[in-house]
Amino acid sequence: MSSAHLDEWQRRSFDISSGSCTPEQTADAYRAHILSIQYAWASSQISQACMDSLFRTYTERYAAVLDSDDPNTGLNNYAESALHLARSQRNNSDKWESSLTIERVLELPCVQKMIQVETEGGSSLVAPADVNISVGQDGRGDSHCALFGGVKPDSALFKPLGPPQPKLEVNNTACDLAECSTISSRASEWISGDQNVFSRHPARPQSLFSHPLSVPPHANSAPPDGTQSSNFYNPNPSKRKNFYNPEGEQGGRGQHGGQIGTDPRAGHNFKTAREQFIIEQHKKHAQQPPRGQTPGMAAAVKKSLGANRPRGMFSKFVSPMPRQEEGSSRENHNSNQEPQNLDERLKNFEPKIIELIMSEIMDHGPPVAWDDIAGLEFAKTTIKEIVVWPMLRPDIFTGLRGPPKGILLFGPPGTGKTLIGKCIACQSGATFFSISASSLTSKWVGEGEKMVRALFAIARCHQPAVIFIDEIDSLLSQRTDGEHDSSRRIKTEFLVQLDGAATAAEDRILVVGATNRPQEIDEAARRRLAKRLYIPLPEAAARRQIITNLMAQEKNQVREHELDSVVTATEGFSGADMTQLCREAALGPIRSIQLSDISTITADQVRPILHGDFQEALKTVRPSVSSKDLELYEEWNRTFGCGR
Ligand SMILES: Nc1ncnc2c1ncn2[C@@H]1O[C@H](COP(=O)(O)OP(=O)(O)OP(=O)(O)O)[C@@H](O)[C@H]1O
Ligand SMILES: [Mg+2]
Repeated sequence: MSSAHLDEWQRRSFDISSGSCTPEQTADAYRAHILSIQYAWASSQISQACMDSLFRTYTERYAAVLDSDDPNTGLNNYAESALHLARSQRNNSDKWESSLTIERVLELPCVQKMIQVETEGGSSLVAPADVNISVGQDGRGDSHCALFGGVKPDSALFKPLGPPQPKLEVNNTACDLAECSTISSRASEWISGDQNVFSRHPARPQSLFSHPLSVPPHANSAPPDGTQSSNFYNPNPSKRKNFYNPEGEQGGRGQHGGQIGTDPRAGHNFKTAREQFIIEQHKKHAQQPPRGQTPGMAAAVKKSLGANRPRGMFSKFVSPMPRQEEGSSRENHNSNQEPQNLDERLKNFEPKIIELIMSEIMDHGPPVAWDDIAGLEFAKTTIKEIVVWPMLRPDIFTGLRGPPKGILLFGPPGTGKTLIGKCIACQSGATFFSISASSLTSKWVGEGEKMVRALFAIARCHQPAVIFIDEIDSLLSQRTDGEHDSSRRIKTEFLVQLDGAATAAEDRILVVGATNRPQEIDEAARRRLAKRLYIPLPEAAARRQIITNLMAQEKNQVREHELDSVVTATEGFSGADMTQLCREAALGPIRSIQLSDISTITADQVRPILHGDFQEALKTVRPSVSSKDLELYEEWNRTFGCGR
């Protein structure tokens, strides 16, 4: 299977086993799984033996899910799916019309025979107010009715169809096999197509059209002749294995015996309307039916598993992305702006993912200059050295002078790490990809590693490129036994890409990670982020600069010596705390306005910000980083940091 199929397979496996999906979604995933195996076999991608083995493996593996008695976690939701199918999907063919009309029923030979008996005045076979169709060996009311999946059809369903209600006894003595077949054919067509039946009997179909898996065990008793029940409800998981084992099932019945219309007694030529439709489609497209499988069987399998119809999570899911055709037309439309989309190197990636990365991840924020970042001189110089200059003069920065492939900005929260990332985006001249690690791990579950691969591939097409990953700790945290497979895969893919295994030496792609939890980063990732820069709390000069920068845009009368006292009082504040302090102080003049004046006062009449406002603000704004936390950062910096 191709990697795309594998990913899909993994996603479905996750859906089935995670326990976080609804039973309907789990059932869908399971059915899709089975269909994939059959499809692979039918198109000769896998052998019969391989298919058998896969069926065995997956049936055993998911037996617990399938057989759970808990309606919330088990797959006891087939009735829901079948009803959904019956209600909302009339028939795939526009031309198809139900042949079950009153006239046609009356034309049936067995009905004719009974009407004849009635009119001849013979003893009536029927009680006028009751109708009971039973197809079985002896015509007893409790006989096994394969036609309806072991559930005896309810008379109420048939009442409105016939004029005076004749009792229709169909058994081996009353009508021959061909007649039974005709009736079952009509009934199956009815079941598969005519939703009017359900609209007339909204309360009834549950008992008739429950999927066999949802039929209670008592309704599934084996027929008296010992033939295997055509239902596959089985409370015993070990027996379920037999159901999926096609050995010994190769005659007229598929591996998924028990579907409506597959009863051998119905005759080999029996086809439901849906099967007929599929055959016509096959003919139309001049396609051979899958190897060793009659079209009827294929249809029966499809009907049983239902994986060919849009519903469940797939039908409800509305993709936020345009379809591939739309995407490609948009690509064509944008071809002047983004010719890279057509790059050979990207042809193996899903257009959806490429578009996501191009449209959502590439950053287009407000410009940030180096001077907007107060203090942090060492970090700024180092970053210029690593990022800006090599991007400008790649010819000089070669060999040993080559820039590192990854840098890590770490430090307490609110010290300007993200700000530096934005500044690199504006100042480096490189294509800038900004991605939050949490969006890789949560928003795109199952797509994460694909996204990572595509991200690096696109970056390679847009060189020089900087990939900025905020909160990188959540992406590259220590690998633990309990962690989820998908996050492990993302991490591994990321390390591979970061390592340069998939990146040529001359590629100019720099990964910049930012974190305030450096101790949580995996040691392998730590090694790959070779330049680890500590972004500390701002020193006095930096705090002063932050206040000056922010106050420059406001009317204020804070004198130099007053500013000094504020700077001294804010020892231990982060850049974000300083910003918060200034915002609080800026509210001081507004608070001094009388409430009655607030609606009439003009902007010019608002008094300037004073030192007193800062003093007031200092009473409420506190540093957000504790000295204990600070010690941890400094300790980590001494151990792993690259600062002086
Ligand atoms: N050195 C600085 N110079 C100017 N402003 C700063 C500085 N550091 C922080 N700030 C202010 O604090 C705000 C938050 O900074 P930023 O988002 O960069 O913090 P961070 O280090 O990424 O924090 P976190 O680790 O919580 O993500 C910035 O928008 C800016 O207003
Ligand atoms: Mg940040």
